[in-house]
Amino acid sequence: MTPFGARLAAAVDVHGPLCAGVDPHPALLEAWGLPDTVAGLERFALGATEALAPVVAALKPQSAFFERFGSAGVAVLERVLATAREAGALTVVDVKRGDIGSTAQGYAEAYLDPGSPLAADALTVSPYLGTGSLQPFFDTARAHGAGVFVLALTSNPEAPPFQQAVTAAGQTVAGSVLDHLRGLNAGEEGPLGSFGAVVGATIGRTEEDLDVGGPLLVPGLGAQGGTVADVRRIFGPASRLVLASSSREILRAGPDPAALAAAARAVAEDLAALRDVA
Ligand SMILES: O=C(O)c1cc(=O)[nH]c(=O)n1[C@@H]1O[C@H](COP(=O)(O)O)[C@@H](O)[C@H]1O
Repeated sequence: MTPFGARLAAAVDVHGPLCAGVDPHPALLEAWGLPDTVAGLERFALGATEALAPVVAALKPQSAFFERFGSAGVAVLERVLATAREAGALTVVDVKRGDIGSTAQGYAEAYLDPGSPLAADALTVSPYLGTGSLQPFFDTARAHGAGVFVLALTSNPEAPPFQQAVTAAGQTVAGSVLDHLRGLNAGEEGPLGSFGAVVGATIGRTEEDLDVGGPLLVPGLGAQGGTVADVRRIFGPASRLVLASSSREILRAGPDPAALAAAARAVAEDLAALRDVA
């Protein structure tokens, strides 16, 4: 299997650096005229996936809004992943997992082993148990040509005191995550590694070196107030690695499939200029 980084680079060349979020919020179900039930979830999530998969580099379903409905909701997530795959879009399942190594292996198999019903091309993970605890995710991803996105500088306002705290080694927590990813990607072939960082479009500014040699998943555009100009200012030369993620801003254009696709294309066009950075 071609590594995730190479597959993502090819998809971004075609569609631009946009990952559309599939976040079936209760408020969005209502806005689309759908009930807050499994049937409503299914129509929303599959409708969004079918409309957006052909026009974006990647889709990122937010597991939380599927888990709200228990196993029936998770079954809808499985169908979303399969539908996106059939349409040719890469999938990043947003589950922010992380645990001791042996349990992390279980999560890695659930989301990255192509034989699993929940298999995606990549997932989001949390480094709270230490970057070393994430090794099963990195190994499983390598074995299957998949990718991993590790939270580094998240978009929420509560994050800085925690993620910018200085470790015993004298670097920030976020800096140690970014360094770890740089090391992993250094051993990868091709222009883009498969191990990415999550860095919000809302963080204002950072002194960290954001060039990890792999993709930078950048949420916070649109509904959380981040703009393309913010992304360019925050990321500078690392803007070429950005895969911006937007959920509510695009999904509000639905349920009309043509309107959804047009909204995604408009965001992707705005983002295209980021790739001109040398
Ligand atoms: O990992 C993420 O995608 C993520 C990290 C982060 O720092 N901030 C963040 O908003 N997200 C996710 O990105 C999506 C943002 O949705 P919108 O604000 O509607 O575009 C949600 O699914 C969040 O859970």
